[in-house]
Amino acid sequence: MKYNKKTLKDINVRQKKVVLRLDLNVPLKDGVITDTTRIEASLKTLNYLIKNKAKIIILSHLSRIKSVDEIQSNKKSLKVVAEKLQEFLPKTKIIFEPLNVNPKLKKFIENDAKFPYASLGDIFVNDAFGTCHRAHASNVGIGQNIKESCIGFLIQNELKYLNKLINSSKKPFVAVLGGAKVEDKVKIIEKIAKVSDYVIIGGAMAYPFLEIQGYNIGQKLFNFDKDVVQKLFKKYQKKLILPVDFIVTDNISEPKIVKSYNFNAKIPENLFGVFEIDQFANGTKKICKAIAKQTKINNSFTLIGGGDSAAAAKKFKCESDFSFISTGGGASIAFIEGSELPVVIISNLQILVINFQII
Ligand SMILES: Nc1ncnc2c1ncn2[C@@H]1O[C@H](COP(=O)(O)OP(=O)(O)O)[C@@H](O)[C@H]1O
Ligand SMILES: O=C(OP(=O)(O)O)[C@H](O)COP(=O)(O)O
Repeated sequence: MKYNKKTLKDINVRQKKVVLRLDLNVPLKDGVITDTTRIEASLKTLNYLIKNKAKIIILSHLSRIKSVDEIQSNKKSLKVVAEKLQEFLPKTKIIFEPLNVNPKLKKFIENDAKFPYASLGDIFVNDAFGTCHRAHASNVGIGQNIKESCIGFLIQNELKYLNKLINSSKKPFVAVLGGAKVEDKVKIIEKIAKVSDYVIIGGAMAYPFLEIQGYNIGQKLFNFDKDVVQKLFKKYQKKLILPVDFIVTDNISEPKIVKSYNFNAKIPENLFGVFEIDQFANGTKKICKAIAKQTKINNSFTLIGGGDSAAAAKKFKCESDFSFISTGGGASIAFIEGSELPVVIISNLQILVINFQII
């Protein structure tokens, strides 16, 4: 990928006001953080800025917010992330500023693309790899409206490993696609299929392919174009590996089978998908372990990416067995299929500000 951005070391950040875009969109369960990979991966840049006595204003999104109330009621507020960050950086004072206290920022949540954040600092550092496939105000617009901008150490590291992956000549190249963000991924599946020898598809990602084969998949997470999926299925039938056993359940947290496709009344043992719930975790665990094992036995380059996928690798205690854990799911897929990441364009997401000062 062409990437001509300056990096952190090309810029003098000493005692400057730095606006730092991070992806602190961590997995949450009942308002509690279940995995800190994205926070920890951001520490290198933060520590460098702190060492250089920069005043840092961190911008991030958290989850997909439907109303400001979700932030104000702390259900999906970065307050919890600020508290966790404070534990990692005990000597630094972290102030959390919710959006509603700053009228300029509140306006932005209502989707004002004019973008006030650039005025918050002298320098913009983008280190939110997980959002690099999005063209948002907070990762792109800001860079166009501020004196100087660069990428941080996290993105630099991601690009290093992803380049290593796509430049590897080792075969077969196997992609495993899962997760819930079907809309994003279905669009690029063809490109992934072109560059891969096999594409294993599970989780909600498999639904479109199961439905076109006549299975009842229950409630859909995303309305897809059946013709497009049908064409993909036909064209890449030899490369696509789809689930043979799956169930439709009425309640995901207390699953009871409504329909089972393995012709058995029990919940199949190796379902691949909602790994956070024990009854569904085994398939994801086995796939995770099988890939990680390839790093050692075949000297394969193995990469797992995404906020939730990284959490799965940690949950199954195989994170250190992968060659690299990427903080971006959609972003790493976009990179692998050859998209130029739009780290230079504008947004509509909610932004919270963590005002971060040196004492
Ligand atoms: N069949 C399914 N139905 C509903 N949710 C699913 C299913 N399969 C996986 N998921 C959920 O998808 C989430 C991960 O999706 P996604 O955000 O696309 O991945 P990542 O964060 O790793 O990029 C997990 O929390 C998982 O529980
Ligand atoms: O979690 C993220 O992406 P991922 O699930 O593809 O890894 C990023 O924070 C982007 O979030 P978004 O997909 O809600 O824009």
